Amino acid sequence: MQKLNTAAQMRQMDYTAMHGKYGIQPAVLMENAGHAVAERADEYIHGWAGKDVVVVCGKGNNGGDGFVIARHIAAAGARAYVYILGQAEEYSDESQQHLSTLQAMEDDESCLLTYFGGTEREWRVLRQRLQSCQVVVDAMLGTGFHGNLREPVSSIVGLINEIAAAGALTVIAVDVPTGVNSDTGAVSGSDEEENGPLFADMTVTFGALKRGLVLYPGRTCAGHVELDAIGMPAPLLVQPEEKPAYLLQESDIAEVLVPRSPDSHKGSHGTIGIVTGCSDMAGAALMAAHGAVRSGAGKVFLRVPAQTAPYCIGRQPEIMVRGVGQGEYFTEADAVSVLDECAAWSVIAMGPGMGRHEETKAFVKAILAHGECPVVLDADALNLLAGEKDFVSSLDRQVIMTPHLAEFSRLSGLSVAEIQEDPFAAAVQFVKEWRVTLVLKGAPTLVVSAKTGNVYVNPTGNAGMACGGMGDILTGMIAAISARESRPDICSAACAGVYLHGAAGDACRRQIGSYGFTPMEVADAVPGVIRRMEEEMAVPLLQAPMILD
Ligand SMILES: NC(=O)C1=CN([C@@H]2O[C@H](COP(=O)(O)OP(=O)(O)OC[C@H]3O[C@@H](n4cnc5c(N)ncnc54)[C@H](OP(=O)(O)O)[C@@H]3O)[C@@H](O)[C@H]2O)[C@H](O)CC1
Ligand SMILES: [K+]
Repeated sequence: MQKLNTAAQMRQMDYTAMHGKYGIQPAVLMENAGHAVAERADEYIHGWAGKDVVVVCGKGNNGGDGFVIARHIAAAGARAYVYILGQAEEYSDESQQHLSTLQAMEDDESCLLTYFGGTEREWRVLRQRLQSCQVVVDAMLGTGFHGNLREPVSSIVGLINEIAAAGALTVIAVDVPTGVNSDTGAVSGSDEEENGPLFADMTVTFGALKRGLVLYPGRTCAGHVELDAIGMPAPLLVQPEEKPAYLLQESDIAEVLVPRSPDSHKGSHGTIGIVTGCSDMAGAALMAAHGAVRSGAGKVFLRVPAQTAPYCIGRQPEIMVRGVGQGEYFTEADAVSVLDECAAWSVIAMGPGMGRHEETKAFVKAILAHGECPVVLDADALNLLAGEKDFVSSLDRQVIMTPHLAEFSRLSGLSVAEIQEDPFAAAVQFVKEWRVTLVLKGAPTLVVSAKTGNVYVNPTGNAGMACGGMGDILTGMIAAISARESRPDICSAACAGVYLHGAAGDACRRQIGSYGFTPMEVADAVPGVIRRMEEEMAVPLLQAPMILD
């Protein structure tokens, strides 16, 4: 798992590295940061030698990194045109140290410094340089950026974006693309007269991934992202921050989806009770059940209102369908017959296509109030439980809630805009109050642990999955994974379900097209993704090949 740090957490990490027991000199960290960019970008652009490069250095330490980069790329055979936006005395000690080294090189043709004052001539020359150079290094703003871009940075960003869009200028961002908020992924230029953020081909970031590099729209500005430790002491790279957040990685998921025991049987892999649907939304119920089947459930029972059953029975032989009660939707009286059998179930999932009848709310609460297996709640089950925080938080069972933004807004009482301002904070606060594991679906999806409050960001999935039914499939997937033989903890099951669901959608995007593939096709792609993961991760297959002769 990759730590996802805020700017404040990075400053704390820096402080501990420099002023705590490790005592690393600030100028050394800056040297390592600049060297990391030079080295990694060298590979990306296929060598600095012979290239003309513009390096734009802001007034802070991001700019200081730029001074180091200029020195290294000049040594690698590039010609560096260094534009300095601050006055020498404005810089931090470590930046000044690297600037004076650069100044000492000035008589060397490989490194030309310009203290940019924004005169007409300087703008003209900068434009010409950018048009004739092959690479530009964005060392203007990093984790110190806030608000909207101010001049001259704003116009320089606009100029770089304009020239890069028109031709062969490769943009390398230092730590964070200028104009991207490293905590939230929000970008500058919200009002039209402001220039937007810089769009990079590559970003080299330091110490830990920044949240803004994996959250939209900031994520779209970063291009190919590489993380460099810059010589930080190993404990600092891994120790959990306060209110930690992580980017899920395939290796984390492989630990959850361990291969089956060779002597396992269908009972080993869980009995999933999908209790959902109503007469005008039988499809959602079937898709949730199919998601469970495709994710390796041992047995899948689908319980729908009696009048919905004819539309579900026999549609998929693997799914055992029974009609409940008499009506088109669940009523409180129907709960008894489901409670009689769900004691034998490993997990229950409710919500897809369930409808929002008041009677159905009583049914959902009756099912939740009895029994102890984990429950996955999605869609209408969530809408029905809006305002029921005390009831849900008092349940003595594990609950996973999987709202999209609008459902989360109804549940939390926050507006969509308030949520989007800081999704991490909104999600963590919700989990504290409701005492559930939360899957906040979106781009990207966040999973928040009920136990620890840790936030896990899912990197998989794509816009082709933005259609009805994808959430129904995910509900069944999470239910099946939480009931696996390895009995993962509920948060790991949710993370694995979300990761797999997105990875299956990415497989559909590659094999079918950028959109137009169906939720059922995503479910059908799940076994193939698991197989690829087992092969790539070389996940040790538990069963030795049976050699019988
Ligand atoms: N361990 C590490 O990660 C290391 C990171 N390094 C680099 O340090 C930067 C963070 O440096 P910092 O000086 O804190 O901040 P920045 O350089 O990113 O930016 C500060 C300057 O930016 C100006 N600013 C802020 N907002 C705006 C805006 N909207 N428009 C224009 N200018 C803006 C700000 O000016 P103020 O007047 O607002 O103060 C500052 O001048 C990190 O990203 C890494 O690159 C270390 O080098 C090594 C260790
Ligand atoms: K930058």
